Amino acid sequence: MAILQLSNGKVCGNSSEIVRELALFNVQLQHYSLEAPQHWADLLAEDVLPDLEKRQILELCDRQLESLKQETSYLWSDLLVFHPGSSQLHSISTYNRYHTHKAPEALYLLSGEAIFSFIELDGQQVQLLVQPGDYVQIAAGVEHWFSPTASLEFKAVRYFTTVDGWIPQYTELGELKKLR
Ligand SMILES: CSCCC(=O)/C(O)=C/O
Ligand SMILES: [Fe+2]
Ligand code: NI
Repeated sequence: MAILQLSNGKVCGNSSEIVRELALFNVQLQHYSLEAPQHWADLLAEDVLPDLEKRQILELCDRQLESLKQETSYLWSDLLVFHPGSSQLHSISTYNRYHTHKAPEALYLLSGEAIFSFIELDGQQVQLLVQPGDYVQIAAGVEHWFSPTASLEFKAVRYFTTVDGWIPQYTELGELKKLR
């Protein structure tokens, strides 16, 4: 289950308190446990997944997260597979700077863990550790960054409501960090 570090440094593990805090940032957090087939754990433990298995994972998530389809009119989804040494890690520098998106960002964490940070207009920042089963939906325009943890290990499904997906619009904080 997710863990939230508040701007005062307090660490919160109580899911209803976390949901309340995140709502102030226009971020929704839900938790869905999938009824996974026997070999599912083995699949999610693999560092590299052939395209067929990737499609099977996305299809299973689509089938079981049907309620998400009602909540968000998402058009398509992709599967992120990060692990130490993966070439995908290069893309992290695109997202670990404050940015927004013109469309909602919805991510379902399948395995491993990752961190989001959200910032409020008054500068209050929180960090959210997401773990398997956590589903985060960030409203369009919400300033955030995203990063794997030191484990560099996670698999997640991203749900897109627009054809071009989540183009990061760097915000002043994001730009400042890029210039360093
Ligand atoms: C390369 S991890 C993908 C994360 C992402 O797309 C994003 O916008 C995080 O905020
Ligand atoms: Fe993002
Ligand atoms: Ni993103």
